[in-house]
Amino acid sequence: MPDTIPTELEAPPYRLRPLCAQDAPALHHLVNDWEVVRMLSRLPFPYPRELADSWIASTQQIQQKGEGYHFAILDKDGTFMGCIGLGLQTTGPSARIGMLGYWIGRPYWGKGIATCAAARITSWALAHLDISSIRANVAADNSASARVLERIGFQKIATGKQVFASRGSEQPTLIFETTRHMQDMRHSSAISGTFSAPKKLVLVSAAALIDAKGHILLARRPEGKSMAGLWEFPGGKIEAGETPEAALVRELHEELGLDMSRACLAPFTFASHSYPTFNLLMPLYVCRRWQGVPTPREGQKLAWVPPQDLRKYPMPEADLPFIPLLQALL
Ligand SMILES: Nc1nc2c([nH]c(=O)n2[C@@H]2O[C@H](COP(=O)(O)OP(=O)(O)OP(=O)(O)O)[C@@H](O)[C@H]2O)c(=O)[nH]1
Ligand SMILES: [Mg+2]
Repeated sequence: MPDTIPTELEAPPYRLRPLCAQDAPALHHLVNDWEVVRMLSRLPFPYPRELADSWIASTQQIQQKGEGYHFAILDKDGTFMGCIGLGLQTTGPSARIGMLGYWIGRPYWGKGIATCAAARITSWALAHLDISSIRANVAADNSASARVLERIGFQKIATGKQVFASRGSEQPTLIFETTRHMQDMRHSSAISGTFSAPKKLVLVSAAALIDAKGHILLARRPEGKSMAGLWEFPGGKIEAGETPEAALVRELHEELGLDMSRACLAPFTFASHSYPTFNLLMPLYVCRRWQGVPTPREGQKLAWVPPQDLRKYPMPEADLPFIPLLQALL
């Protein structure tokens, strides 16, 4: 399940909101168009009016079960322009990916609406769902859709074949994928314009807060930060002139509202990891005593996790060696 079910996602100047029964007439009017349906593998042509009702009802059930999220794409006046959705697919014992799909009604083509909506869903899904990547299948002759995906940081990873109901035949497809890393690279290259500068060493102090039951506090990086959606140990960057301990006392106050003294922080281990855009050096402290109740002050989700469950929470790569060490400690 996601950590929050969206009632609405802003995608300025558009809005995305879960589909509702009242959308059926507009949805049917726009989707019952050969030029739209021929690009969507599972939809028949002509598209029966009742199918709009049953499809919308099924998306509501899918969302309740936490198996997918389907939205109407609306303009600022609430006009229905198309649909976008993300279905969850299990690819391994605890591995899941999101499958992205969308269509825009023909009167609204060529305005960048799909790009805007798909970028918004991608950012939301990677930040809130336990998925490792998002994929999209497009018909090989759907170059407009392929361009949308490339523009928002997807890369072609394979080709395939799929039966397209409307065309009554198997068609070649292109399979696109994006990951948190790819999205972070896209955003950092948009800022710096180049990766050729030497990688910076980033110093970060982090803490494993351990409660009386031996559970460890993890925080989920919020949407908008790099590696959004991954679970981490609270903490943050060490500022100029700060000791790692002082930085951690400050960060735990800023992020969680906790008061603690440096004396409560026991050095445990450290991570040294090379990310694509920076090198990370991160001491990890263990802490069992603090004042206050950890409260998310930066929109992050918190979880107290038994050591044996740590692997169920997707974490930044640098943190992976911490898991067996903490399990052995506890
Ligand atoms: N706090 C924290 N950061 C981690 C962990 N693992 C890991 O790779 N990092 C990376 O260390 C970097 C610094 O973390 P941060 O974003 O918390 O820094 P900060 O609190 O000062 O936030 P800000 O720079 O947005 O103000 C990020 O790139 C983050 O992804 C971890 O377990 N805890
Ligand atoms: Mg932080």
